[in-house]
Formats: sequence, structure tokens, C-alpha cells
Amino acid sequence: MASKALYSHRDPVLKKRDDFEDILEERRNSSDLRYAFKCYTPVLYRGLTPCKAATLKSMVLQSEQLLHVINQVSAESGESTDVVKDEAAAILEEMAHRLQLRTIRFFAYTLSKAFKALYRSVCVNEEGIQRLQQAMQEHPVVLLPSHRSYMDFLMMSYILYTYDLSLPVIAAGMDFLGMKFVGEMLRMSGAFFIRRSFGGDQLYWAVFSEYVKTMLRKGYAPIEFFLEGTRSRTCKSLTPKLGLLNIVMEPFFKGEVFDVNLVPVSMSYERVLEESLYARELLGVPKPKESTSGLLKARKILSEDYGSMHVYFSPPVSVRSLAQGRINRSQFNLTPRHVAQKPSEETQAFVNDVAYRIVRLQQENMVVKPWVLVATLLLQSVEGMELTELMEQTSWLRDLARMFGAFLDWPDHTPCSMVVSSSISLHRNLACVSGSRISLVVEGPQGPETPEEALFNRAVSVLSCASYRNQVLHVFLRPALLAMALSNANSSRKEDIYSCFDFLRNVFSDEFILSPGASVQDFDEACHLLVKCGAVELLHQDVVMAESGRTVLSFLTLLLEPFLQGYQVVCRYLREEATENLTEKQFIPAVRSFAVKLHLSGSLKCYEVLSSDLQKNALNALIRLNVVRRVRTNEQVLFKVNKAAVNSVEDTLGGRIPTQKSILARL
Ligand SMILES: CCCCCCCCCCCCCCCC(=O)SCCNC(=O)CCNC(=O)[C@H](O)C(C)(C)COP(=O)(O)OP(=O)(O)OC[C@H]1O[C@@H](n2cnc3c(N)ncnc32)[C@H](O)[C@@H]1OP(=O)(O)O
Ligand SMILES: O=C(CO)COP(=O)(O)O
Repeated sequence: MASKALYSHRDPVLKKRDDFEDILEERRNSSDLRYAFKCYTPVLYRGLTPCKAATLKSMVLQSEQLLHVINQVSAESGESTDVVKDEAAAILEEMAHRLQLRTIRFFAYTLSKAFKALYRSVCVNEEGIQRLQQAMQEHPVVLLPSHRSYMDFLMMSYILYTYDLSLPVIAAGMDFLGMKFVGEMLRMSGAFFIRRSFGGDQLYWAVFSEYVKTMLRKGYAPIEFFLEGTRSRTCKSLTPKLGLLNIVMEPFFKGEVFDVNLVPVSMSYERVLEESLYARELLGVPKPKESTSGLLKARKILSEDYGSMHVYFSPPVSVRSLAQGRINRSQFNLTPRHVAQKPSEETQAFVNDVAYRIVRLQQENMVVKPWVLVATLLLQSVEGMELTELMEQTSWLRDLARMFGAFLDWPDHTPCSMVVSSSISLHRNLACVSGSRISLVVEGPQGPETPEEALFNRAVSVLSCASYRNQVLHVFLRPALLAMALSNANSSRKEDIYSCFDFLRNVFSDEFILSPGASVQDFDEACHLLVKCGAVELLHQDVVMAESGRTVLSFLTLLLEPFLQGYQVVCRYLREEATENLTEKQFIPAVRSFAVKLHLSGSLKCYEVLSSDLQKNALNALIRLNVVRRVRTNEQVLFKVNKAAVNSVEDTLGGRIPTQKSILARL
């Protein structure tokens, strides 16, 4: 297989990253049938032969842990233990996988055909695979891929099969069970099915957590799940969910296994399969239900070109090392092992920190394609721009991204103009060149369209493009927050700027991955990067914009502008239009029509404000800031808005009033 190195590998100032191999190359040169029927002999955890899937189920049903909960539920509900036991068995029957090699071989064959049709290359870091293989022999392994496409889980199993590694068991939402035949085939490929949310259902939690923990303790197979819980419709990382992460760490906390290895996996797509579907969903069009007929209809995508894909397996993260000095494991000896405990505050904070760390690692090793930079620039000039200007700016942005540590896939020895032209050609559904200018493509009906339809179509194209820009946000986020703070603070004093930075960071912490409690660290990182690129100077207790820093700072401020405007529009809606009885269900449609009204009247130009993801994040931020209160009544959830406080947040975001001073002890 040909080895391909990306930029940062050769840059001595940047982090060393592994080389990639294209796994499709071999598939294009040898028989898929032979590949599907190859001798498959993965190395096993401690050399143990895994038990049968059915044996696993009986172990769970007979476990002390589950029997304890069954007795508890029976005592509380008045049902006999036999009835509750049957209920538990039924839950497990619906949930459990039936992993078998026959089905895997079928998928190995069909997916080879599909991947070769869809992708030019699928590049995998083989050093990561070697580290994973080593880890799998020594400790239970949990695979944690990023989640931006249905392709993610198919590709994960395919890669592990290709490299002869143990196939994972994968936590899947129940939605897939609705797919005739396919749902069961996924089960036979290692999927185990869970409800999307099961809040306080004690029996369900017990069956689910005991099932996962039994597989982990026995080293049955690597466990794979998506920390973000759903495909990110914006291609930004989502705030991690903690339920499953907590469960897989528990056997270590209780001393049942020596360690657990968490392996973040970054899946980067040059073109995302679901691109325009996501944009439509963000604008309120319901997601197409997972169905076999839908899958068959989607066959036509096989004639499209989705460019290349990169999959980066990060080094395993040892839970044991992370817990050192943070978790006092003797607390878990205070109650018998089979009695489930609610995680203590200390444990919850630890699990939360680990979750953020994993998502940050996924981001760091995400490969950034040239189109991502092109899309970023196009969005800052939605009316279009001269091609020559785009080429120049892309080359400038490439250098800035490299300086900030981006993991760029930029071909060697190829002129920038060729790189840009070829990525525009791959994304011709999103951008088109006419004469010397380039602009966003807006698809619409053949005949005349209403202003609302025109707005919708334009928004689809902007949001699709934004889903690429979002793939590089993690690189620029901290310096961009600082750039915005510099422009809002009305002062060059470091502590005023920090105070403003901290406020913005807090407001946007549902929008972006910003680890709780790391504000000072993020500020320092932002200062470091802006000094490094010559945009600012640090003078004693001042942060001063350098004369040459204007271009960088204005680019960074524009990068966050759509989010800033979006949050301001949500504040304005709550201030001007929210009634006393605003319900959770009404919120998104109401903000959307408010934003549409502003657009049609010409007072709002930003299309990203129409995204339901942004609107939800803004609301969550206002709830966190205690400006909006969530009140649960008998039949619904209401939002109670403190309009004066909303006004003040809106003004602070606009830089019209200063942020309150924070304690700056560590600055
Ligand atoms: C060769 C080629 C082969 C190819 C072969 C193809 C293979 C092809 C395979 C297909 C494979 C498909 C794969 C699809 C991929 C997805 O479908 S992704 C979607 C499904 N996966 C996930 O969501 C994983 C991540 N999610 C989580 O971890 C979530 O936390 C959970 C576990 C789903 C639970 O969600 P939730 O109910 O919303 O729960 P959460 O908010 O975490 O907690 C709720 C409450 O329960 C409490 N709780 C937490 N833990 C516990 C506990 N252990 N006990 C009791 N209570 C607890 C919490 O404290 C919380 O209480 P409050 O604080 O609210 O009082
Ligand atoms: O997570 C899923 C697929 O992997 C399915 O659910 P979503 O549509 O919420 O992403």
C-alpha cells in the first residue's frame, strides 16, 4: 500500500503525526470475493477465546447485579420477581447483538464494492492500527469515533476486518431496528440496540449497563460507541454524552479490570454523504426515517464522487493513568460490588473531563481538506468573489492554519490554484465558477419561487458550506474568541480582555468544545497563537493589536460572526416576542419564523441564524446563565424569560456594555 504523509508530519514545530495508507488500493487490485473469504484470525484479549453471544446473555441475566435490581424493582412495583425477570430477559433479547462472521463476510464484499465507487481513497494511519492491536491484547478497549455520517460505523468495522483486528460490538439507536432485514443484519454484525434515551428506567439501565460491563470485563470484543450520541448535523463536534462512558469506566473504578483503554478515532470526509440532508434538517425538514426502501433508493449516490477519506486512530488513552490522583477507588469498596451506585460528584467530574479530552483528541487528529479552507473564505463573501482573490486568500489561510497546528491534507508540489480548482470541481454542487468569479450554488425549482422558498434554498447552500467551514473551527476557535474579545473589550488591559474572553467562552460553551474549567488555559493558548502569527503583542499587562495583525484579527472575528449574530437574534426574539407560556415545542419554530421575518424585511443578512442547532445552543447558554428558566409543568416544559437579563446579555455580546470583572488570580 502506498504511504502518504500529511503536512504536519514534516513540520518540526508541529505535533508529529503518523503516515497514512490507502486501504482501497489493495481492494482495487485484488479480488473482493477472496477478501471477503480471507482467513480471519484476530489477536484476542489475553489470548482468551470469546464466549458465544448466547452465553453472554445468560451471564447477564444471572449476574448478581441484575438480580439485585430485579428484586428491588419487584419490591417497589409489587410485581413478582419472575415477572420482572421476564421483563429483563425481553429487554436483553431486544438489545443484544448476534455477531457472526458469515454476515461480516457478506458486508466485507458489498462494502468493498460500495466504498470503491464512493471514495477515491480511504487513508488509515497504520501505526495507530498497530498500537490498537497491542492494546487489544492487554486491556479491554473502547473505540470512540467521531460521528458525522452513517459511513462512520460501517467504515470502522470494515477497517478492523481489513487489518485482522477483533470486530467491535457497537451501541446503536433503536431507529435501525425499523429497517426490514437490514436491522437484523446489523445485529449480526455486532450492533446492540439501545433506546435513544432511558432517563430513570432502573431496570433498563441495569440490563444495559450489565450487558456492556460483562462484555468489557470478559474482553469479549472492543466496545464501540459514539460519545456525541448522534451524527453531528453541522460537522462541529457535539457536547459528549456521559452515560456509556461512565459504564465502561466502572469496571476499572471497582477494580474488576486493571485498566480500560479508550481509543479516539477521527473520521474526516472530503465530501460528506449527508451534506444537504443535514442542512435541510437544520432548517426544520424532518430526517428521513431509517428504512430499507430508503437505503435502496439511496443507491444512486454510488455514481457520485465523494473524494477521499481519512481515518486516524489516536494512541490509546489509559483510564488508569488519567484516574491517578483524581479518583479515590477505595470509595467503591464501601458498598458491595453488585449494588449500583449513582456516580459521586468527583466521579462525574472526572468522567466529564475524560469525555472532553477524548473529543478534543478526535478534533486534533481530524484531517482538514483544502475545500474546508475554500468554504471558510466563501462564507465570508457570500455574494461571491474573484477567483484570483480566492486563490491568494486560500494560500494565506493554509499558512495560518498550519501555524495554528491544523492537520492539513495539502498535496506537495502542486500549485495552490490547482488544489483550489480541483476541490471546487469536487464540490460543484456547492460552488460554481462563472467567468472570473466564484459563488455559492443555489439550487431551486425551475419555475418562479416565493421569497420564502428563495430564502430556504439559499440557506441550504450556506448551511451545507458551513458544515465544511465548521471542520476547521477547532483550529481557530480560541484565537477567534480572543479576537472578538479584543474588539468588544474597549480596553487593552489584559484583565479586561480576559474578562470579555471568559464571558464569550462561557456563552459559546454549548456551541463549541470548550472544556469546563479551562478558561485561563484557553486564553493563554489564544494569546500564544496570536503572538506567534504576529497579530498581537503582549506588553506588560496589556494585549495590543499589532499593525500587521488587522487581516488575521478581522478574519477571526468574521469566523465567529454568524454565531454572534445568531445568539443576538435569539435574545431579541426572547425579549420582543416570547410570551409567558412559551413551551419547549414552540421555541424552535417560533425563533425560525422570527429570523425569517427579519431576513425578508432585509434587516438580517446572516443565513446561519436559521439553523436549529445554533438556536438550541443559544437557548441552552441562556438557561446556563440563569437568564431563562426551564419550568416543568404536568404536561409540558415552559421557558420563563428574564427580559432585562436577556437584554443585558445581548448588549454584552454586542460589546455595548462591559463584562463583569472575573477573579484573575492566575493571570
Ligand atoms: C467487514 C465490514 C463489516 C461491516 C459491519 C457493519 C457494522 C454495522 C453496525 C451498525 C452499528 C450502528 C451504529 C449506529 C450508531 C448510533 O446509533 S449512535 C446512537 C446511540 N449511541 C449512543 O447514544 C451512545 C452515547 N450515548 C450515551 O452514552 C447516553 O448517555 C445513553 C447511554 C444512550 C443514555 O442516554 P440518556 O437516557 O439521554 O441518558 P443521560 O443523559 O446520559 O442520563 C440520563 C439519566 O440517567 C442517569 N444515569 C446515568 N448512568 C446511569 C446508570 N448507570 N444507572 C442509572 N442511572 C444512570 C443519569 O445520571 C441521568 O440522570 P439525571 O442526571 O438526568 O437525573
Ligand atoms: O446515530 C445515528 C446513526 O449513526 C442515527 O441517529 P441520528 O440520525 O440521530 O444520527
